[in-house]
Amino acid sequence: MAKEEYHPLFETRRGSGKFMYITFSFSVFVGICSIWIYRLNYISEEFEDGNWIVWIGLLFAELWFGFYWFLHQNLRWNPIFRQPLPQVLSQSRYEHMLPKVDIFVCTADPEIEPPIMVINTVLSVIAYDYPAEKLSVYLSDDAGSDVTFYAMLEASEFAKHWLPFCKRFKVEPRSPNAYFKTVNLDIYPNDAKEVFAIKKLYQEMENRVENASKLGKVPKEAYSNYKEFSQWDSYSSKRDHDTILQILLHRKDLNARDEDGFVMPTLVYMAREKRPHFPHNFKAGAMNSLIRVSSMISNGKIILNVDCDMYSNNSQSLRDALCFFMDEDKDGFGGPMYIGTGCFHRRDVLCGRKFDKQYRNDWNNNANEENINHMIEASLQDMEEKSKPLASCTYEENTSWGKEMGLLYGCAVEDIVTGLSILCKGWRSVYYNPTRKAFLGLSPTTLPEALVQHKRWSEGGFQILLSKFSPVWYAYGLISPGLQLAYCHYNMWVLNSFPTLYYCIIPSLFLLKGIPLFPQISSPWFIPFAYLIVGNSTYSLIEFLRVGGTIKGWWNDLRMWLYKRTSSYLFAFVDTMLKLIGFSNSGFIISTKVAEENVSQRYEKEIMEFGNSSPMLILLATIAMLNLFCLVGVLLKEVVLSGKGYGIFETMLLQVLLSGVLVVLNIPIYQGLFMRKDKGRMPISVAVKSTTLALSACVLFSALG
Ligand SMILES: O=c1ccn([C@@H]2O[C@H](COP(=O)(O)OP(=O)(O)O[C@H]3O[C@H](CO)[C@@H](O)[C@H](O)[C@H]3O)[C@@H](O)[C@H]2O)c(=O)[nH]1
Ligand SMILES: [Mn+2]
Repeated sequence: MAKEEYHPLFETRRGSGKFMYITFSFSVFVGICSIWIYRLNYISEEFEDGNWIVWIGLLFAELWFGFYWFLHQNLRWNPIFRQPLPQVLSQSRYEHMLPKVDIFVCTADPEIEPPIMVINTVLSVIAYDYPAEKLSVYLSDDAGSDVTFYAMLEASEFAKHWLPFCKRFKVEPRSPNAYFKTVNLDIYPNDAKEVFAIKKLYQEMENRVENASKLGKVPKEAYSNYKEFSQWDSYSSKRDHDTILQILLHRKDLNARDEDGFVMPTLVYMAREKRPHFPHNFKAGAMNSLIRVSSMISNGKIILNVDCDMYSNNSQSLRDALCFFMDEDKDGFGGPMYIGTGCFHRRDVLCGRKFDKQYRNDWNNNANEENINHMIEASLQDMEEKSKPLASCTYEENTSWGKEMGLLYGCAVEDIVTGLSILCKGWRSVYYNPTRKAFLGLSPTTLPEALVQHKRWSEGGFQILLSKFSPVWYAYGLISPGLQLAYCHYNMWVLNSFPTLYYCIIPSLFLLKGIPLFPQISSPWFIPFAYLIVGNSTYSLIEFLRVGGTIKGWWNDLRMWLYKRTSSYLFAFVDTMLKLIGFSNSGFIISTKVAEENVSQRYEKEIMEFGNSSPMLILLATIAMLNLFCLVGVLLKEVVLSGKGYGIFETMLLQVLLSGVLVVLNIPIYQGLFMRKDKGRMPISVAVKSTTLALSACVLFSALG
């Protein structure tokens, strides 16, 4: 008998332009080396002037920038593009082999993460184009909020209409909120009635949920209608309650059918047990409880994790992802990091399994279903009762959960460290960036929130560098050197803060004083500096435009790059050190997902939002003011007052340029400090503090010998 023909489920294409990039990167390397030589060469001369300490500082900064540049070179040397072939997967011979998929959504605070947003995410993933009996959606609610639970009850009812509607009209995206915002009724001239009807249903539900959110409690009639709320009887606070577990939809429940009478995916609400004296390990703890609880209820072989602030934008992406899992033909030499949301895993892998050559995608084999086999007879209530202990505070005591199994604990970026450990166990990951985005979500809309989020990320990365799982030593020999470098690049974000701060402050102060720290235009050493500035900015701009960005976007990105490096990363470094010596504890500051009306309006208009005073803002404003003073000071002194003309551009062009670029990048800060009247401006106190600090620095520095 002929062997069944092999049809690949995805294609891999190597990117072009590799040779050009390598040539360019070699020329940059030569430029970097020239700068190092220049610095070393002139340090000895500076010994006499007494400025050598400053030059050594510059040398270190330039050594660091060069080294850091090297870390990410290989990332661009071997770009790979993937294309799943879901049409092959949907052939009937695959259809019966499709594995069960469990989707985990996490939420942690009904005020920061509004229940209506959470259920929109839930509805978007429960509506994936996938066999209902193979799909299960779990919500972990780390706040144990009865309002979120109420919203889930409402969502499970609404889903009975939403799922058939999505199927009938091939709706995209399947988050009702996102869909109704964009739906064009002209496409459905004959069915407008149906669209209106479902929209009305949604809006009614939205009203009920939002009212409950506003009041902060569930309406009385709902409490009496649903006996499930009795689980909150023993609830005392977000940090102190029993496990609350509710199977909201399940094929065993005959009421859990959609309006056309079809079985629906499984839907479960879980708030794991919380006690004040037990560390709960934030999202990693929530995920691990979900892994265990789901193993009793559905035990899907594939797990998808999405944050509550990210909805599925494409009902087909589950099938796309499966193409990568179900094809035996593995290739690639590393793969991207696991970044918290929108990532598919094998359950086995999340549970700590190592890769071995014998491992086969045995999608039909139900042998390891023992977890749920004994549940076949069980009632839903039994199932819930049997699963609850798996979400208790004490369950993980003396186990390897959080250490070798599940998501790892103790790191501010549980996803990245877990992903690294998975790759070290021999697994490969695949990055797929489809034309129609698979997930869309929210990111902070104000500068302080963005900075806090980046502080958490960079701090987490740095923790990994210093941890047992460091990409430098732990990963050595376990993952490819290229991947190791890539992880180092990410894990060393915070170290950029010092050289960047140095470059943002020292050359400007010396400019004010009229002391050159860089070669003058006529010197041959000017060339490598000019080449690197022009070459690198052009390259980064082209890269940005090629992935669909705009020039303005690129410029804003550069600005954020500066702000992150000079504030978030510095504070992350300090905090990591304090934690190391035991002065502070880990936390997880959840990023805000709701913005006030006027904040959103400014965001739409692309006006930067500052808000309350914070040490990070003061630091940014001080650097901005300092550069403004230095630049204006030197121009006044040299060009206007002393009438020396433009000689300064000849001798100190690079310093003028550096200060100048910093001033232009900081324009939104000056506006926020002095020109704006709206609520999003910089607080007066920040203006006073930063101006005083910057002015004193300039005056003191000029006065010093
Ligand atoms: O104690 C907690 C704290 C947070 N979360 C959830 O974690 C998710 C991410 O939190 P968010 O405040 O949105 O942080 P982000 O910085 O946007 O998250 C990014 O960075 C995190 C840390 O690396 C990853 O976990 C996320 O998946 C990734 O999207 C949200 O769904 C939260 O509800 C919990 O479940 N329990
Ligand atoms: Mn988020």
